[in-house]
Amino acid sequence: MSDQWLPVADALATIQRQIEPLHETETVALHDALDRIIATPVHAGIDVPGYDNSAMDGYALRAAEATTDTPLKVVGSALAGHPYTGDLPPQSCVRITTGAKMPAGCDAVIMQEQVQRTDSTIYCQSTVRPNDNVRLQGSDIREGAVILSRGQRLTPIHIGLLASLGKAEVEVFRRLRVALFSNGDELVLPGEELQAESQLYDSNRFTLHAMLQRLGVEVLDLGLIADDRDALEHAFQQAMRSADVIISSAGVSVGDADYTKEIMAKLGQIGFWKIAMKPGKPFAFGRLDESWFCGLPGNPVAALVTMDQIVQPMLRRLAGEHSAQPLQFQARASTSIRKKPGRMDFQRGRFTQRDGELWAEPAGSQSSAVLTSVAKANCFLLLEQDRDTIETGEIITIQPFDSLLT
Ligand SMILES: Nc1nc2c(c(=O)[nH]1)N[C@H]1C(S)=C(S)[C@@H](COP(=O)(O)OP(=O)(O)OC[C@H]3O[C@@H](n4cnc5c(N)ncnc54)[C@H](O)[C@@H]3O)O[C@H]1N2
Ligand code: MOO
Repeated sequence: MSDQWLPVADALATIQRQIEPLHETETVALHDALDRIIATPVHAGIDVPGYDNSAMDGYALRAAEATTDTPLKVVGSALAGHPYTGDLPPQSCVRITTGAKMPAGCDAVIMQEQVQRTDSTIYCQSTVRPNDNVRLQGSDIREGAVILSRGQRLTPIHIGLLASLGKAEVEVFRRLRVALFSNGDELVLPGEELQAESQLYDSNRFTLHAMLQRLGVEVLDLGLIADDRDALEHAFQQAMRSADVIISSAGVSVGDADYTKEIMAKLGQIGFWKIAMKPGKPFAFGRLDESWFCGLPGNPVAALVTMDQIVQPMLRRLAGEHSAQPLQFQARASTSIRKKPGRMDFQRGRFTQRDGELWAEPAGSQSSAVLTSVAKANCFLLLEQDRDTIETGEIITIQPFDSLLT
């Protein structure tokens, strides 16, 4: 156990260094593939489009013949799914609809709005160049091209892309299994009667569970565990049997976590850290047999912020996902912002755009017990460790809330 304060970047780097991504894979159907992580690069087995086809409703023709004073005879039609297979004599054209295969001999399409048609003859109203309004075979994707690489998280767009290549299944890493419990004698389950003087509802487990759902991991919810040595040890043993990662909230600050520390020392190697971040200072991290353990602070905002900033990148790496830096922008402080040097602040803020510039300010109370200010916020104000109070108009870094929080 160290009394050192660990800068946020060092905590992140230490965790990333220790974590090895899992390697077990499975094959899933496209409908089950959303948010899964690609395990094997996906190559295109076909060209897309698979054949030259029309981008417009109009007439397929030879561009060289499309002069404004040459009548072109309409010799047939090509519809999507019903190609034209007849001949194309000189000075003729084929009626064509969007997506239909280009008839042999035609090299361009003129939109129907740009022709005059009389019975079975058209007159072009504009000149046409080869390939006008034609989508060429393979112009989107070439057979053999790498479409998705290992470590990509599948979005609705990727799933559409896979379908467009005719792939019904995709090989992904297996889901991470994360065990979750909260700890504290003062906590009561939502839905139950509360003794208002001494109890509060267990909100952390619900916040964290929802965040884990967004990440697409399998959650093993072990519930609310009392401050009792045997109950805690039992919860850890149960979690260690089945989970890649165990996440608990509360019981990691200085005085009140004796059971947790004692049990962890018995079951594995856990370090208790003081991360130089606000909120979220007390944090436990380590190994319990085959599982990783993250002990989050009990204060509701501290639990949420450490989950977002510290645990999220760890879970992503473990699940085989490529790391991606969260989006950050520069904004001007629209009020002065109080801050003490020593810890990096993750203040909950609101940003807006005015006159082409981003402006941001704290969204109410910054107490780590006050969840309502997070509900009003749309970003973190990232105030560097050594920074002091920020004056109105000064530049700060903001990080819009990510998909775990919105
Ligand atoms: N002497 C010191 N005291 C504290 C320090 C310190 O460095 N020295 N750190 C403070 C900070 S910062 C935090 S954060 C908390 C973290 O404490 P724990 O992780 O040990 O958690 P608890 O003390 O059990 O609870 C803190 C707070 O959070 C409420 N809580 C706990 N679990 C839940 C839950 N599941 N849902 C909602 N609310 C929860 C709990 O009732 C307490 O109010 O320690 C400071 N103290
Ligand atoms: O840092 Mo604590 O985590 O202020 O609530």
